[in-house]
Amino acid sequence: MRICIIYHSETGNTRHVAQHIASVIPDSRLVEVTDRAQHMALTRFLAQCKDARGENKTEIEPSHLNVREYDLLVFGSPVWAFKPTPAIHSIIDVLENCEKKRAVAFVTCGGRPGGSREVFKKWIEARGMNFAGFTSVNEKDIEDAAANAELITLVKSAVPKLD
Ligand SMILES: Cc1cc2nc3c(=O)[nH]c(=O)nc-3n(C[C@H](O)[C@H](O)[C@H](O)COP(=O)(O)O)c2cc1C
Repeated sequence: MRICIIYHSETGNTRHVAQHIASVIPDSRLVEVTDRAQHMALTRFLAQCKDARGENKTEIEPSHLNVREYDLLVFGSPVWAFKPTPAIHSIIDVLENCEKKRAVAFVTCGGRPGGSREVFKKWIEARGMNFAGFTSVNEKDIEDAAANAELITLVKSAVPKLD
């Protein structure tokens, strides 16, 4: 396997896009990261925004991931408070053997990805990976052929040997 698609998704949009990538990119593996933080329902939205804004980390499952066998890593996250989520931050932080790998990132959002590209780039480069691109998909467009085509093109272009 050459491509590992690592994503976090609370309500399914990012999972949907990640599964689409996996369905059209040969030789890819999906890894879903879950956030084990327990927030009270009433204050969950505010707590999630606060944690994302602070670029906090959280307890996740899986708690570590060895990516030695992959040529390309694809990270997917929802946008929370204009940033990727604590869960995707956490998995990037605990990746094993990610140094010098190429990595691309995508977010799904309600329409305002804010600083997500820059934050992803910072986290990816902090772990010694090479940031090779970013795209944002509006949650309204997750079924849209053009929006998906842009993302697939990005992933394929990051691995030049794929057709
Ligand atoms: C806590 C929280 C904060 C959010 N903040 C933003 C935001 O800043 N900008 C935006 O465009 N969408 C925002 N959204 C919408 C989500 O990014 C969007 O619905 C995304 O597709 C959800 O992905 P998921 O279904 O994979 O969890 C937010 C949603 C939540 C729950």
